[in-house]
Amino acid sequence: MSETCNLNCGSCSEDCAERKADPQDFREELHAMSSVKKVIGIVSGKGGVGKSLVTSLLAVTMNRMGYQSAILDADITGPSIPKAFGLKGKAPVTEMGVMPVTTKTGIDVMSINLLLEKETDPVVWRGPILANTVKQFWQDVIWRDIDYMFVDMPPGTGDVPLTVFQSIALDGIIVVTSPQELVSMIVEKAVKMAEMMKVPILGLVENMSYFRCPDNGKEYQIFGESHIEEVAAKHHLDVLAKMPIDPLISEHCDRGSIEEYEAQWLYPVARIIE
Ligand SMILES: Nc1ncnc2c1ncn2[C@@H]1O[C@H](COP(=O)(O)OP(=O)(O)OP(=O)(O)O)[C@@H](O)[C@H]1O
Repeated sequence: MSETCNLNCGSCSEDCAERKADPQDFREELHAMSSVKKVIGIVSGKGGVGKSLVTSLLAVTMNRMGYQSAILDADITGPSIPKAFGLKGKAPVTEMGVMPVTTKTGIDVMSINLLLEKETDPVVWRGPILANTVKQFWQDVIWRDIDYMFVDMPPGTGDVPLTVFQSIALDGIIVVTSPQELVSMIVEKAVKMAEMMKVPILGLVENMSYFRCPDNGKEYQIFGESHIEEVAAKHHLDVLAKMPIDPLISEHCDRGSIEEYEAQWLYPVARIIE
């Protein structure tokens, strides 16, 4: 350490042992015509736990509350957002940039399936190209007057989600888990990643938490006992919602009518984001 050290590494060029690594800012600029007030990333430890569903329903809930919401589908290899909203058209490409596709109730969406020739074409791209595509969704799409953007993050904590984390200016993240996962490990990884990126975790949402029998009203924990409360307490996080298994959800996702589904559990989450 230099004798004149004032503990402010930003104003000093000495390469001493005490030097704190300068967190580099890799965040990309939005398109000049875009305006997005708040960006929330939805993450999960693995695929299939309902990350895209929670992303879709949060955008729907915010939209119902009178906000202009948007979804950036960063899950390039498993883009399920357009199907849930029944979006078939292609995103218009203009000289100024790419326009998102708007759903029936007015949510702006960008997803790789809105650009591919055939939505059934598999995306077999390597990590850097996947990450670059997401950057383009952020930079080259014209996101007009968006109050809340929800980013359906690539699953896991590998190279692609890390790059997405670094390039998009997230205001917070929500971690989606399901009871049968190794919740403790997944949450720990998400917490570490969020700390590295200096993005606050807003809380946890447990999906497929229970099933309420329509015949007797009893709740059954189909995927086993939930440990979400203990895990959340260990990391000083809140459990924002516990969503049941509801066959109506999959029906709406398959029919492309997710905007008609009333997810009452997500209103408290929406109020935290607000
Ligand atoms: N609570 C639920 N009740 C009934 N079906 C559900 C529920 N949550 C999710 N599903 C169904 O499970 C499937 C997977 O959900 P979803 O696509 O949201 O998962 P994901 O975590 O985003 O997966 P991936 O990362 O692989 O895209 C969907 O078809 C959805 O209809």
